[in-house]
Amino acid sequence: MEEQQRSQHTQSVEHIGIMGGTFDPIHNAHLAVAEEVRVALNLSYILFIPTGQPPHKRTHHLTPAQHRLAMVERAIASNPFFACSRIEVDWAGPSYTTDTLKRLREQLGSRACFYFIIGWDSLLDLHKWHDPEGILAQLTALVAVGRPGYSASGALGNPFDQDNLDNTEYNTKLEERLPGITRRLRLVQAPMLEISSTDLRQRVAQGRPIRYQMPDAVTEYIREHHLYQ
Ligand SMILES: Nc1ncnc2c1ncn2[C@@H]1O[C@H](COP(=O)(O)OP(=O)(O)OP(=O)(O)O)[C@@H](O)[C@H]1O
Ligand SMILES: O=C(O)c1ccc[n+]([C@@H]2O[C@H](COP(=O)([O-])O)[C@@H](O)[C@H]2O)c1
Repeated sequence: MEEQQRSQHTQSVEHIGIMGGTFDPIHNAHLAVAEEVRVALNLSYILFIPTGQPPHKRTHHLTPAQHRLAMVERAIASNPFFACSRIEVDWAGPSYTTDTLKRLREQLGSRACFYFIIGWDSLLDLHKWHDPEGILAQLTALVAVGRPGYSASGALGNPFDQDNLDNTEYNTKLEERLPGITRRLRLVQAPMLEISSTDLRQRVAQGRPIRYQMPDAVTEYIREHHLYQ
């Protein structure tokens, strides 16, 4: 009986990949990275969390949250291992990741393990985020993926460029910025797709194609709602 209970307990642990982003708009690199991480780490599912008020993009013009959320919902609809959360969109204040993780824990309970997925570009700024130590403490892993264009020009370089994810030189430099980070960090080699939301917004404004860089349902949504014109 005890064994059975233990096995039920083990089975109910959920390993949840968290893909936070402004998603203005969501694109195929977000989706490909999320799927790669899900399979590589054998996660239960990926939770996409569009930001409400991104704390670091206050001066940017931002598409209203309901549109960014709707585009995420359309983009992930065909993948049963992808879900979307309104947790940040429904929150009145700035979307601090440390607070989002606390609220997610209240919603999902103690058996949820969180794996926060982050592009190498964002990882390099993590030490400047609100309460970065608190973020690390709430995660089972911080999962970094490479992003084309963020390489030797940056202060740290980019381990994904060299296909050598075990290079300890990066660990030392990352630890100097944020002590304790390497204990939580997992690097996953995901497809390197040179797609960015900034470029896609500019493409729409200039009448250039965006098809094949995002799911058709998102392209159609952008057209129907006259976004980014
Ligand atoms: N092409 C990409 N490859 C790997 N990771 C990416 C890529 N694009 C975005 N990400 C990661 O996805 C997360 C959410 O990104 P975000 O929604 O800001 O998209 P973006 O393309 O960077 O947008 P913008 O150009 O508006 O800054 C971040 O962790 C970011 O590093
Ligand atoms: O909590 C913070 O201080 C913080 C600062 C910058 C970014 N973030 C989160 O990082 C994720 C990716 O952000 P972005 O700008 O690449 O869309 C998204 O979930 C943001 O809410 C969080």
